[in-house]
Amino acid sequence: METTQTRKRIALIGAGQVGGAAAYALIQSSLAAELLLVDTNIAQRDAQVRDLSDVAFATGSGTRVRAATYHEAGQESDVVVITAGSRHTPGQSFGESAARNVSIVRNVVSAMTPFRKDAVLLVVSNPVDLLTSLAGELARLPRTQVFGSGTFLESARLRGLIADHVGIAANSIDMYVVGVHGENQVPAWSTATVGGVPLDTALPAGQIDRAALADECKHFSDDVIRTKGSTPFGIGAIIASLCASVLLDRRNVRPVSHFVPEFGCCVSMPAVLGRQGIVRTIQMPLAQEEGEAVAESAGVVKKQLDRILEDCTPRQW
Ligand SMILES: NC(=O)c1ccc[n+]([C@@H]2O[C@H](COP(=O)([O-])OP(=O)(O)OC[C@H]3O[C@@H](n4cnc5c(N)ncnc54)[C@H](O)[C@@H]3O)[C@@H](O)[C@H]2O)c1
Repeated sequence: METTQTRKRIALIGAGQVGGAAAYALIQSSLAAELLLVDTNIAQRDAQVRDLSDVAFATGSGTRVRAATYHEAGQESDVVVITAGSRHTPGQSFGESAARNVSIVRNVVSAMTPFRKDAVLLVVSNPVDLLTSLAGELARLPRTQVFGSGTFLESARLRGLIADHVGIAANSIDMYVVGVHGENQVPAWSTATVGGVPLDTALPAGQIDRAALADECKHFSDDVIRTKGSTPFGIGAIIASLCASVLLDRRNVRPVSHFVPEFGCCVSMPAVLGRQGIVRTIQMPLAQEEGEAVAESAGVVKKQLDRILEDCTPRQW
C-alpha cells in the first residue's frame, strides 16, 4: 500500500555543492520517497545522482535520487528547493553575482511554472532575500508558499557561539538573527532569552561580548569560502530541517525570509512553518535600533526588487 511517506517528493534545482549537501542530509533522514535533481550541467547532475544513490544504498535510506526536468520538479514535488546559481567569488562585485543569480532564478521559476497547487518553494541562492522576493512575484503561488532560508543558519550559529561561551546548551537559548541575510543581518538581542529568562537578566553585562559574537557570527564563513570555495554543510542541514518542518507540518518557529507586507518584500522574521509554508509570522518587539536596522536593509531589498520588476534586463540592473 502506498503510504503518505512514499508519495513525498523534494526537488533540488541546482545540484552543486549546496544542492549535494542538502541531498546528503535529506537522504539520511528518509523524509521523502524521492529526491529529484535538476541542473543545467547534465554531467554534474548525473554524477551527483550516482554519488548520492550510494548514500541511499549505504545507509538503507527510504529515499531514492533521480535526475529530473524543471517540469517534473514543478509538477510533482511537495517542496522545490532552489540552490541554482553562481557563488560569489573573490573580486566579483556584489552586483555582478547578484545579477547572474537574478537571471537564473527568473529562468528556473518560469521553467517550473505552473507549479503544483500545494507546492512549497524554498529559495537558498544568494542574495536570498531579493531572490525569494522575486520568486514570490513570479511563481504564481500564494505568498505563504514561497520562503527563503534567510537567517536561520546565522541564528543557529549565534546560539551555538553563545552556548560555547557561557556553557549552556544551545537549545536552551532562544535567540534570533533577523532582517536581511549577510552583511546587514540584525541579532535581536532585545528579545533573546535563556531558559525563558530575558538574556539581560540571565547573562548580566560582561558575561558575553555581544559585538564580538555578532561579528564572529557574520564573518564565520569568510575563511571557509576563501579556503574551500563554498560552505555547503551548514546550509545543507538547514535545508533538510526546513523541508522536514514543511513536509511533516511541524509548526516549528524558524527565522526564514518571507513576505512582510510592511516592507513589501521578503526578509527574515520568525515564522511558524507547516505544510502550506508560512503559517504565520511571529511579531517581535524589537528594540528601536534593531527595528530601524531591519527596516533600512529591507528598504534596499525593496528598491532592488522594484528595479528588477520594472526593467527585466539584469545587465542594466
Ligand atoms: N542562503 C545561504 O545561507 C547560502 C549558503 C551557502 C550558499 N548559498 C548560495 O547557494 C548557491 C549555490 O551555491 P553552491 O556552492 O552550491 O554553488 P555551485 O556552483 O557548487 O552549484 C550551483 C549549481 O547550480 C547550477 N545551475 C546554474 N544555473 C542553473 C539553472 N538555470 N538551472 C539549474 N541549475 C543551475 C550549476 O550548474 C551548479 O551545479 C549560491 O547562490 C550560494 O551563494 C546560500
